[in-house]
Amino acid sequence: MVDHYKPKPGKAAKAGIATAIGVVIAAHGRHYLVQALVDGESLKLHCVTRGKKSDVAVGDKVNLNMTSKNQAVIESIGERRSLLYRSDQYKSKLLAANVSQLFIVVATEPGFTDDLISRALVAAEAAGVAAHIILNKTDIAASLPRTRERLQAYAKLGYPIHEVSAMGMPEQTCATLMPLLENQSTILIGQSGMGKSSIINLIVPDADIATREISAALDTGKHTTTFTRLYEVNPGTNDETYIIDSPGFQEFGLYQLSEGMLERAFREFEPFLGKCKFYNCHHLIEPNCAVLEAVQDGKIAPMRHQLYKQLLHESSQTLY
Ligand SMILES: Nc1nc2c(ncn2[C@@H]2O[C@H](COP(=O)(O)OP(=O)(O)OP(=O)(O)O)[C@@H](O)[C@H]2O)c(=O)[nH]1
Ligand SMILES: [Zn+2]
Repeated sequence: MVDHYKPKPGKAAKAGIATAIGVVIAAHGRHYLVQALVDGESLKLHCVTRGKKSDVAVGDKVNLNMTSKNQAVIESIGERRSLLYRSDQYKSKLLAANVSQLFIVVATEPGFTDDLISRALVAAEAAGVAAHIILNKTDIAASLPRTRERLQAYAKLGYPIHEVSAMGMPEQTCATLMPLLENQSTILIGQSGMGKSSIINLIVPDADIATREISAALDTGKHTTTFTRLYEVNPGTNDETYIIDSPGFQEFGLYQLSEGMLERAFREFEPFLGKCKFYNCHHLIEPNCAVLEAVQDGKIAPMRHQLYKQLLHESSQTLY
């Protein structure tokens, strides 16, 4: 586990205080649960940060100073390969660090919204994280053709769609998903009822036990379903396959995105960027706007341009 991440020995180590490295598996307020290797043993440690800092996210690789057998202080955070934000009123807070791919779980039933799918895709693009769509409940044959058709819009943009049936065909579901997950840190998101928990339970058979351990350790009480948590798929091995379960459909925090980042997060805008009459075109109402022309010509889906306008508006409302 996290063996490629070798922290430099700090003052504490020189002073003889035991140090460890680990990965943050859950966060609750300023309390964190960290899976760490201590003298070759994989332990869950209850950790706090120094002072009022709380910029630690699930998935962070951290340097620890041990304060007791199962407690430690987070001294520093390893370099992040990616960072996703969640929205909290008109502010963005940290959702997860070091994610390498995002799986958006949708289903034949109940219905899902395109707005939320596209918001997740924008968050993934902006963070440099790959995005896949998982279509669950393919056993509900009556709604399958219509759902497939709706997802074509995303397939055309180049997002892979994988069909599974967590309850109907659990073995095939594992066989489809496991190779995609291997050595990746995957965050699963989905609207309520899409089958995200069913999928996680297939991949991480003792997910429920792990969740109970986490809520007991962090004393989250009944808030067990409202926090993000990370599972190691093959604990105790060198393999770094992580699944991150994010509660409900956490709306992604997109307020921190600049206009330039937003337009690039819509991958189908790319051929038209830089081709507008005005070099600083916002692609809203400007004359001779290449993006607006592409919408007119059916090269950009109106619902995607609508969301771009909405996100531009939302990011101008930020209350920092
Ligand atoms: N027919 C069918 N039902 C499924 C399948 N997968 C999950 N379900 C059912 O769909 C319902 C929702 O599944 P969950 O796994 O709880 O969904 P979730 O996305 O975690 O939902 P929340 O817990 O509300 O976030 C349950 O009644 C499951 O039994 C499937 O492949 N086929
Ligand atoms: Zn334009």
